Amino acid sequence: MSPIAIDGSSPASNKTKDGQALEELSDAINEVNVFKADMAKEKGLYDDSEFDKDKDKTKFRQYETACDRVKNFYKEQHTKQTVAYNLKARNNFYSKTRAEMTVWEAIEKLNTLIDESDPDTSLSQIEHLLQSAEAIRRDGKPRWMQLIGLIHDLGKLLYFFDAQGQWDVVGDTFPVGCAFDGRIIYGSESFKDNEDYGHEIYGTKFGIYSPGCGLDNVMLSWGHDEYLYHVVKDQSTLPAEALAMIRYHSFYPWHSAGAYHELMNDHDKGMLKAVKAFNPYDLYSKSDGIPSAEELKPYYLELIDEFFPNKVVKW
Ligand SMILES: O[C@H]1[C@H](O)[C@@H](O)[C@H](O)[C@@H](O)[C@H]1O
Ligand SMILES: [Fe+2]
Ligand SMILES: [Fe+2]
Repeated sequence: MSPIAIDGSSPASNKTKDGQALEELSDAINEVNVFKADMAKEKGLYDDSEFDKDKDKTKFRQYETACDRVKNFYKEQHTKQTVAYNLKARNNFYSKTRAEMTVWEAIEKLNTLIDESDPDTSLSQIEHLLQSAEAIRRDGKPRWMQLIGLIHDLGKLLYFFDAQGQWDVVGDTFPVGCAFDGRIIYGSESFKDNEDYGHEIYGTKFGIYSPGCGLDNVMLSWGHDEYLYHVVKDQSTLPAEALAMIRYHSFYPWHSAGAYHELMNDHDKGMLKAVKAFNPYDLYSKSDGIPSAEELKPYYLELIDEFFPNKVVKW
């Protein structure tokens, strides 16, 4: 580009060349401005969610009137999620890589799973994931959060690897190693056949934990949240809030019923806010229309690439 005088004028002989350069410069400035305007449209994580304004929230998570499939599921889960089982499941997790595939391949693989614990949807998982992601996107929330909508239930892949059934894959989560709180679905009575129920240590309020020890030190019942959290934390560039949304999204007794708060440290308080911001998109999008995976695929493939530097993920 030719020199431009301090007052913006240029020597007459170079007029055309400089004129063209100025035009290019002003195009570039315009582009930056359009980009800035787009960024400004992106809302903050904690801005109001619009999409669930008209939803009748009393229609969701009605466990007392749920069908036997759901009730039987929780009876089995509450009986079998013990400290011993949880230690074994974690050991097993660290001992091997189960599969190598891209995030989109994982989403497609999940397509055949119908979640027995869920009273609110009988759609396939790919549909549920796209409903959540699209609700977050429509509300103009951050791109990383849209991606969490898309992947938060991918841990259900466990079902196709070494799960013992659905009881160690889906459903709400709760800590093991301390007393089961009455705010867990179906209450603490639901655990009376669990070998840790009434245990001399695991059956006490804090059990193997201490007040304020922080949820990073708490063993949450093994399932899709814990599994995916471990997979994603080392293989993506997603922020701490995103990882918390994955790890705690099924921890309803904590994020929605207010149980186990005495185990939290200061960091967890921030994470609780993030998980609460995510929850409506997971739960209330279940009554939205069914999205078309084929149409949405290009958009989400790009989004996945943004946060997963290695295309192929170790599962
Ligand atoms: O039934 C549902 C379903 O399994 C979800 O994926 C899980 O996050 C919920 O907590 C649970 O209640
Ligand atoms: Fe989930
Ligand atoms: Fe979900």
